[in-house]
Amino acid sequence: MGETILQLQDVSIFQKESLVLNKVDLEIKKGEFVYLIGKTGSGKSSFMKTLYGDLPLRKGAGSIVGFDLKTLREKDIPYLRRKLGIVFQDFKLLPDRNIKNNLQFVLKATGWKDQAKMDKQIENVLDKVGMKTKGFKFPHELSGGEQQRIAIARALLNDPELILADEPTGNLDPQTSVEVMKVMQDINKSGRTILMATHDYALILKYPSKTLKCDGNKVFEVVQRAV
Ligand SMILES: Nc1ncnc2c1ncn2[C@@H]1O[C@H](COP(=O)(O)OP(=O)(O)OP(=O)(O)O)[C@@H](O)[C@H]1O
Repeated sequence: MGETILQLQDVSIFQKESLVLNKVDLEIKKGEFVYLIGKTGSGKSSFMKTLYGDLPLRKGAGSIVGFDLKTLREKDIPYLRRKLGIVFQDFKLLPDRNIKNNLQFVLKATGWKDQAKMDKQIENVLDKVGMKTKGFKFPHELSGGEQQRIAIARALLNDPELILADEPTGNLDPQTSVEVMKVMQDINKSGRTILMATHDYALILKYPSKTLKCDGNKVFEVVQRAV
């Protein structure tokens, strides 16, 4: 496999003064699907936040989609986020507008101006998550699984190089989780790199892939065995 999308060298991650993760070394290459597991409080969210510039990198070296995390300035963060697609457990859709306007809001905020191009891109991403007919609905009119598909569509709007998904199935029932996971798999098969934090071991068994574990202030790769 080719290009490195994410590389961390001797990284330590802190929340205030407490050390959450220590001496993290890792590399993710274009096209990989990587899980991040670990029990509550082990540092998965802190790790993700460091990657999208929400938690400054204080120690070690890191680069992500061409940005140097160590020298990242406040004003670089919107540009970094345009090259990342971020998906959260709680969807974070804007409740006061319909799906199309939720997506349009993001496009406008990231510099898109041409209405016809925006319409086309919205249709394109909704199609990718199987929600093409739902653009006129409001978030509260959709199920949890549908809302998460929209959140994934939103993450795809700017054709990101890397998708960071923090417990994307955490609020979904097992069957809906599998449906959302299928969408993630399809997106990965179309060439996008995905890092997904999860607690859901059933999903990992069903869709085995490279797995990193946060435990005891460390991040290490775990080897999966068939069961
Ligand atoms: N904003 C914060 N300020 C101070 N400490 C924090 C903050 N956020 C998290 N922590 C601490 O950092 C550690 C790692 O938390 P983090 O949220 O990264 O874990 P996690 O593995 O994502 O857990 P969960 O699965 O419950 O989301 C915990 O000890 C937590 O209490």
